[in-house]
Amino acid sequence: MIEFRHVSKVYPGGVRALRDVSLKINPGEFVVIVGLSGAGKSTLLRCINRLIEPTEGEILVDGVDVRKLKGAELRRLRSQIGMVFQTFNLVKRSSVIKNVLAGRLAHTPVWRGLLGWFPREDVRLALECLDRVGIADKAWVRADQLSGGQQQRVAIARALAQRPKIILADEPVASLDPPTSHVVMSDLRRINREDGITTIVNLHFIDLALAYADRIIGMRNGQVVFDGPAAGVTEKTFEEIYGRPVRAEDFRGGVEGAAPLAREAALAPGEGSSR
Ligand SMILES: Nc1ncnc2c1ncn2[C@@H]1O[C@H](COP(=O)(O)OP(=O)(O)OP(=O)(O)O)[C@@H](O)[C@H]1O
Repeated sequence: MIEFRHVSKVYPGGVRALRDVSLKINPGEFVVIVGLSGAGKSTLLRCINRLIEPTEGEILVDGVDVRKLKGAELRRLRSQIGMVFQTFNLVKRSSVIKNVLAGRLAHTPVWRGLLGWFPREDVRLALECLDRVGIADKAWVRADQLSGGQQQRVAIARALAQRPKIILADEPVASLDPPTSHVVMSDLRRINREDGITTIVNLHFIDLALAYADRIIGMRNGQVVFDGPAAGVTEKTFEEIYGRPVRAEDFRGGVEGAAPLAREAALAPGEGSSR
């Protein structure tokens, strides 16, 4: 269970990125956080593993207030939370398998990690994680030889290799084309279902949120302005979250058989656009 209790974040300079946010996320949930650029989605996500320090409030992960953790305890928390970024954050000159093994570093003695000597079972686990995202055949290729979608799947495999309880994905498909976006979202969703890993994904595409989320949390101006099951969400909900009419660029497209709203947008690109 992840719980935010009255969490606020004010950046140096005075921007209030989170305003009194309270919410609970249950184990195994697949939650998509939506909101326009600047709504506070990244800040919210990164407070959970303390990549960003909240200014006020409590964030409990399985009952432990993460704001109180230091040193080894904080490292332990982070080892339980896999992170996937928009820009993949791979070591591009290293092989795919070495990138995935980096997910084992928190579980490896420092000297072994420095030498790159990972136990055989870690190598087996890394290959298994690559297999689960369909790119085991790329294990020995240099990361920068892969397409963007493949690199993002390496990042998911690295997160999986941590054997995490939680995966945080911050705009994981923002740099990808529509079909690849669906491959990556499907991978995250399948892993969530198969392993019961609590997964929180920041997105700004309406159709992807509707197609993959169990629950949608809408943010605007640092506040949670919507929180409910994806099944009950309509275009009007998004208009309320965004504070403006929905536009064509709010949809990733390339969806078949997904939510009706997503299908409409895919069939009629450009409609409703203010551009
Ligand atoms: N390091 C920082 N210093 C100062 N202000 C920041 C910093 N990081 C984010 N902000 C500001 O905090 C607000 C929330 O940003 P945040 O990145 O959390 O939003 P977001 O919804 O994830 O949007 P985006 O998708 O554009 O990143 C914005 O006004 C942003 O400019």
